[in-house]
Amino acid sequence: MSNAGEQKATTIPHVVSEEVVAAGKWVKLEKTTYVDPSGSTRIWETVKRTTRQGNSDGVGIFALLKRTLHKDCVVLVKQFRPPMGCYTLEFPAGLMDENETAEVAALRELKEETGYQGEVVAVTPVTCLDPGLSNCSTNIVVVNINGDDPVNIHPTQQLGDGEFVDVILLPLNEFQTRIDDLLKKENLVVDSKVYIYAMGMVQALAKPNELPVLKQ
Ligand SMILES: Nc1nc(=O)[nH]c2c1ncn2[C@H]1C[C@H](O)[C@@H](COP(=O)(O)OP(=O)(O)O)O1
Repeated sequence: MSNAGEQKATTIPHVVSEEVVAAGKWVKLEKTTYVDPSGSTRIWETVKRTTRQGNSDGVGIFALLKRTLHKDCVVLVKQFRPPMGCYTLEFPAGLMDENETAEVAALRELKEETGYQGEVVAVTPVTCLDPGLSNCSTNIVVVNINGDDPVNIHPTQQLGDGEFVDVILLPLNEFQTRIDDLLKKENLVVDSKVYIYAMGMVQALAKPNELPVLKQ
């Protein structure tokens, strides 16, 4: 498939230089000079976090709460997000501390934000979050929580100053419809990772073996 603009891609695109235009405590704005696939030099406006240690800014946590005689539930968090100016529905998440692995950061953030203690079952590669705007990247960590374990019967959050997080448990087998119900009831914006996971589940479970019908 060719580019919409029909320009020939003959150059390996690359970044030439990065100039900080403005910086705050948590984020900075840079002018990124780069060479595009046609060999032209261009400028891009880029946002970066100032807190990044390695090649990932933080972790997102797909945590599944498993309890006897209950449906498995996905652990979500609802909080007021100033950049959005409203409440959001997200997977628990957080920035990685210095020298912290994704696994350690995920279990720490899960405990802080939700009170639950879990065990890591998988970690994704580094994934980008909004690559047209920012280099912000995250590892998604899959965590199982044994809800029958006494440490998880009355989970207690450990929130920092300025953190106000509501924990929301939604059954995995009704994930998308339960999110849709919440969105109808409350003035919330759902994180795209959460919603695409829910849509993926519906697609995966709906007639997975059906073949396309051949048209005459
Ligand atoms: N862009 C930010 N602006 C801020 O004014 N403060 C910020 C930004 N990003 C992070 N933080 C501060 C706010 C809290 O003190 C911590 C919380 O971060 P963490 O829990 O690790 O991550 P999130 O849950 O994604 O906020 O960082």
